[in-house]
Amino acid sequence: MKQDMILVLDLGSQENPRLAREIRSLGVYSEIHPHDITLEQVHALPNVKGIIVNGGPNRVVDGVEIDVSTEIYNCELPVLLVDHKGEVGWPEDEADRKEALANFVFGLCQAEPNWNMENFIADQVELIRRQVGDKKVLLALSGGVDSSVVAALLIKAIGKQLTCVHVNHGLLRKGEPEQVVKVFRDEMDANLVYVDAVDRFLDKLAGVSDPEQKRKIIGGEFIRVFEEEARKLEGISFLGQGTIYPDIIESGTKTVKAVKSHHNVGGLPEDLDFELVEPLKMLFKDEVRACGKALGLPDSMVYRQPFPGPGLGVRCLGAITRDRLEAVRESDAILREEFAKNGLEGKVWQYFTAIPDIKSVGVRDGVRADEWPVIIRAVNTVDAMTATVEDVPFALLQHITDRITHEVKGVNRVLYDLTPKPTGTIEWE
Ligand SMILES: Nc1ncnc2c1ncn2[C@@H]1O[C@H](COP(=O)(O)OP(=O)(O)OP(=O)(O)O)[C@@H](O)[C@H]1O
Repeated sequence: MKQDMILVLDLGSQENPRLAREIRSLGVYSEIHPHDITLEQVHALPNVKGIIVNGGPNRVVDGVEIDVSTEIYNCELPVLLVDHKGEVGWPEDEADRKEALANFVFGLCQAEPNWNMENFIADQVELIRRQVGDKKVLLALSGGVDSSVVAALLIKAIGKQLTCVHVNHGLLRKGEPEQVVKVFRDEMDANLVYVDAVDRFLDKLAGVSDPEQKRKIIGGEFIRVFEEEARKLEGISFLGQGTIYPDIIESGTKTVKAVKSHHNVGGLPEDLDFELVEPLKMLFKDEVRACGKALGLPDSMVYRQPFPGPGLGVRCLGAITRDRLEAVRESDAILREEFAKNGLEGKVWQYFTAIPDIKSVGVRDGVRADEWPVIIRAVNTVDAMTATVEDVPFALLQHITDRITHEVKGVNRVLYDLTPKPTGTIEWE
């Protein structure tokens, strides 16, 4: 193993992820572990050079103050106790903090700044090979950032022992299923099972207008399709998953009650009892992107804007019809193309089109035509809890309107959504 590591032990500080990131920004790998880790478990982790016990406001769990075991405080490794109540000296000032941290990490712990993507990938390849041996791994590959990077890493580590299953449910953006096939089957020579399940999903969704119901049908059908494919394959022992560090942190630690439990491909029947392979579970999102880039994935995949699980299904508002879904896909492709051409790609956090289930009167070729309106949404956010609307140049909006109303079948109007969050959510459903 190539990377030195500093352990952060969780004594109820909300600052744990920030601290881990600060250590990583010094070039030294860091992981957060629960306060009750044993010394034996610490010794089982590779290349631990030092331990930071990070106290905080949630140090009391169920009325009892928690602490790290004395064997850890007394072990041979350097241990730093950080207490945000101010009892133990820990500078408030950002620059002083960084210096104190660097002194501990490099001075006391003698850690090498050898955390980089190349070493991370080399270590993960070794760990994956060790875990999987000569067995087979199955991965649900959406073409989204997380599962694509896992796929690329697993292909590097175990090649054809991996089978990827990509489900085209008809709700992906224009060109996405084709890109998955091109990148993974054609360029990376992966075992890729491409499932055309478009009719199956759209038939199930026909006439269903309740957003919750739509989401349930899409999620449930996805599990069924994936399960059917898994049963066709022989001798699979492992399931690859694109779990990333924020998923784990959000699922709750011992001092933080679960905020949400995160299961990527949860809901598989118990007899399909796979062991998980989760090589990205210690990476933050930007690190996942860097890993994908280092593995040679195209920028359009690695820097893709966030996309909801149920895909275009929640942007074809109300009951989905094939023609209106196609209009959503085509108008979204035009919007993305124009944003890319005009320097807004990568600047605006999320942008898309939605089409409500209403028509209004218009004129086409001199005759009255009842057609749909396309809604454009373009927002910026830091944490997705609040969002502001992008100030898109008016001339560009007019140009996009012109293209959409002339190139997309069944659309005679374009509206720009001016609503920040709150009161509007980012998505319409
Ligand atoms: N169309 C699909 N085909 C195959 N697998 C899928 C598909 N949609 C979702 N998945 C699987 O379900 C996981 C969770 O999907 P979700 O839409 O919540 O995306 P995510 O957590 O952002 O991950 P990703 O970035 O990989 O899409 C994906 O990582 C992938 O393993």
